[in-house]
Amino acid sequence: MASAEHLQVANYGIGGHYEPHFDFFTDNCTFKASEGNRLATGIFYLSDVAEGGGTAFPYLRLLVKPQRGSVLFWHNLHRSEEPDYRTRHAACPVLKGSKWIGNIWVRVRNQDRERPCGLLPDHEVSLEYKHLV
Ligand SMILES: O=C(O)CCC(=O)C(=O)O
Ligand SMILES: [Fe+2]
Repeated sequence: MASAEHLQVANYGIGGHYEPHFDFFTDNCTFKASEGNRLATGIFYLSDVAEGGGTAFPYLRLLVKPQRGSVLFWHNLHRSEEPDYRTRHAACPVLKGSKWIGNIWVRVRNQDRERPCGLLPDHEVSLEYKHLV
């Protein structure tokens, strides 16, 4: 895929977790203009997890349980390329077993045909979540 970061494989043992965060960069200096910000995230669940280890989206009240062979995909940015603050997420602690994932982050550049930019501002809908952190 043009303009995606390399697949990153991660393993969480018992208690392994990832604190709530956004995948997009909030400072323009942390990414190259030629690549753009992190448009989308794909998490490939490479294992089942006996207990715990879900991916939680607190603002969306959503908990996705790892299921081997499934992929979770979402857009981190609005069509205007403004951050979508509703995408804050975390990896819940693994309580039993082990969790394997593969992550890809798709960058904005070269995705124009997959997800055309918007002509109008569309980010107001997520602004109320920006200051909740
Ligand atoms: O392990 C998960 O469920 C989430 C991982 C994650 O959010 C990340 O690597 O950015
Ligand atoms: Fe993340």
